[in-house]
Amino acid sequence: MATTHSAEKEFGGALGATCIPVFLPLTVLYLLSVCRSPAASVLQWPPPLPPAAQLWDPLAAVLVVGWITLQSFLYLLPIGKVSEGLVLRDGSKLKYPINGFHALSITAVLLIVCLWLGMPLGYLFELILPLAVCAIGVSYLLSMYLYIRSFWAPQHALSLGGNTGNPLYDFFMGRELNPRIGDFDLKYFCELRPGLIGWVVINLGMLMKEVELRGSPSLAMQLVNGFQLLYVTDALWNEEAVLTTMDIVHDGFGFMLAFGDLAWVPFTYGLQAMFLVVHPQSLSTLGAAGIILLNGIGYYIFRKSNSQKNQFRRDPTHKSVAHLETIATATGKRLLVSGWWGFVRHPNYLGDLLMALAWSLPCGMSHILPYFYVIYFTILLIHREARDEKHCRAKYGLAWDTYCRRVPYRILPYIY
Ligand SMILES: NC(=O)C1=CN([C@@H]2O[C@H](COP(=O)(O)OP(=O)(O)OC[C@H]3O[C@@H](n4cnc5c(N)ncnc54)[C@H](OP(=O)(O)O)[C@@H]3O)[C@@H](O)[C@H]2O)C=CC1
Ligand SMILES: CC(C)=CCC[C@@H](C)[C@H]1CC=C2C3=C(CC[C@@]21C)[C@@]1(C)CC[C@H](O)C(C)(C)[C@@H]1CC3
Repeated sequence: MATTHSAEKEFGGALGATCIPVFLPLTVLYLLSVCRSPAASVLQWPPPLPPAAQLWDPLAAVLVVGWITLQSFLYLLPIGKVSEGLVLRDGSKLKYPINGFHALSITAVLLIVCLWLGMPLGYLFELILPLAVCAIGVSYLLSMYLYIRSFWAPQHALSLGGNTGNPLYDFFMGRELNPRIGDFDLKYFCELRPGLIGWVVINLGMLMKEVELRGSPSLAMQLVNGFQLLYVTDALWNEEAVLTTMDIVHDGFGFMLAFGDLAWVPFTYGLQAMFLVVHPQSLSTLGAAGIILLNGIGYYIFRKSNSQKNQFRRDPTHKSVAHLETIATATGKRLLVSGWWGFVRHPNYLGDLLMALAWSLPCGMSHILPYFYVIYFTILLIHREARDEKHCRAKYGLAWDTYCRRVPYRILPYIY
């Protein structure tokens, strides 16, 4: 099978794949500019766009290239265990280093040393637009490289969804499933390392900027930094679980993921911290306690449900999952219908969304901008749920319909 021309196209098909790579990078720059402006209003007209000269700084290029090089070096360190991914179409399994948490810890030590040596981390606030421009540039270059090299990949190594023959669509979705340079897995590396760790480093930069401006970090800033650091640490601590996600198993590596991982995540997921630098908020102890509780509940649901499914998929006879009720499917795999996965069909999304809300609340109610993440994330997860449902229906057929009847709500009980 050379191409999958007949495959149903996602993300608005060829038109979506042409517009999104232009629209989303501009959205990143727009959001960052509005966030730093005193009004921080998305309704401002004309929008507070920076002059072109403010978009480029050679220091930003050095930092972005240096950062990706450092994270690549940490990825290659022979520490931590090596795990196998799921079985590929040719029957083989790839090996992946599980040393993301080590990379985060070493990065943290390096940052402490840099701060101790007097490095002005708060300067990231001034440099944020050129940094974002460079990260967008790198994601474009990487996607072009990925597209070109995919023509040398064997058929079984191509993704089913990104191999339609339409160059723009395939560039966007990604033709090759697991592009590697030797043992270096480009998709797996980008998914968890430079962008995700970069996000919390930028957050810390915003905290340091606040210290420069006001003498100490505000409670709101501490909460945003703490919550998002917990999220990133959790992702790297449970790195192995990423090997079974849709992105690694199903999606090709193209512009969508390259840009998402390298530019979208680090420069939009932490908008709240940047907002707080320019728009300080006072937060009562009671308010903070309520927000911490919300984040705690969200995290608990997110972690427990993800771990339950991962454990069940790895070893269904394990004592923590063996008692759960399941239904059989024609593929031989079973579906959980009790426990977290009997509560709603995507309990992990519910927990993630509660956390997203908790990250925005410290920014108060006066502006919509710090709520960008929770709004975007709701749309992303509803769309992702629909994509996953389509895959599962195709994979499990009648058993999936039975599961949907047994567990009628997708994300939010009695509502959706
Ligand atoms: N912060 C961010 O930007 C993002 C975060 N996420 C988070 O990543 C995490 C992973 O999400 P994602 O990869 O979308 O998908 P999920 O972890 O929800 O996995 C979906 C898969 O789980 C399996 N499954 C579904 N229902 C059952 C069941 N009842 N019993 C057993 N297995 C079942 C199916 O695969 P199979 O049967 O083949 O095993 C299905 O394809 C989530 O917590 C999500 O919130 C996701 C996207 C972006
Ligand atoms: C708008 C746009 C370009 C979207 C691309 C989507 C990507 C940003 C997301 C797709 C799936 C993701 C995951 C995470 C980050 C965002 C992307 C790349 C994730 C690494 C975040 C941390 C979580 O704990 C996770 C490991 C479960 C998660 C995996 C999916």
